[in-house]
Amino acid sequence: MTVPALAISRLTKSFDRPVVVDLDLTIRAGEFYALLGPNGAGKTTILRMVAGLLRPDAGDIAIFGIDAQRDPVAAKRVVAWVSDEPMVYDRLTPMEYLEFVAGLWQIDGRAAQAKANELIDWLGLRPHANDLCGGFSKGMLQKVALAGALVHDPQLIILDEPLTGLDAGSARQVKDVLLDKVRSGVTVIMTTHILEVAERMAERIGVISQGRLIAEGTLADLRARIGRESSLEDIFLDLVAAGAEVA
Ligand SMILES: Nc1ncnc2c1ncn2[C@@H]1O[C@H](COP(=O)(O)OP(=O)(O)OP(=O)(O)O)[C@@H](O)[C@H]1O
Repeated sequence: MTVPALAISRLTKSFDRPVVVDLDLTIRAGEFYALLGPNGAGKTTILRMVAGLLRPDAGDIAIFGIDAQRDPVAAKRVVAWVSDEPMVYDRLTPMEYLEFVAGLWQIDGRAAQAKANELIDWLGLRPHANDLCGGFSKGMLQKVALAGALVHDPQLIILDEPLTGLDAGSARQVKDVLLDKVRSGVTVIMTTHILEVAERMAERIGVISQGRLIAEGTLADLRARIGRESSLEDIFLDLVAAGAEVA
């Protein structure tokens, strides 16, 4: 059996109340997986723990078989994290930022430049490649941050609401880049509130409610569970309402 891209078991995290509760989640290598759930369900908290930005209270996270808590550096080498609040240096241009990130990954000058150029073209940043990021719109910053996250050729890309605030053209570019990545064997996990995006792009969808995985599967699986032909929106609302009754 091939090693999963992500294997989470019994993951638990509380702040002032339980936010992630005994969560098991397995994502296959090469899969495009969408994580849905109402506001405050715990999606970002789960992904921040996977990305090594937040320490779990309990549970295990294995990324391509690497124990993310025991060997965080090795895990981070294969993961990219793209937050919904892009952090890019205002005083750098996209080209400078990408070369800087490449330097952090110890990619040397010429290779760093080639990688930066490749990502700039791929994400349609060429017209602004030498402008300071400080003047960019949220959508532009989101694309620069995504480019930065791809510099080290990660095998697992984790994105929190990557399409929020993007206009139709930028959203299409980001979606195309992600689909290209999946076609080349990379695994993508993303949260989204845009159900149409999950419906069209994801192979499997996981629904989180109150820190628990309350349903998971292809769209057809989720429809079968609800027992009628419905849109993802109807399925989602039904599942979350049922989850709330059980909790
Ligand atoms: N650092 C923190 N300290 C205290 N509470 C936190 C912290 N981070 C998250 N929370 C709380 O944990 C709960 C889950 O938040 P989280 O951001 O994981 O939800 P989400 O499913 O990503 O929501 P959304 O769809 O709104 O982004 C929320 O009630 C949030 O206020």
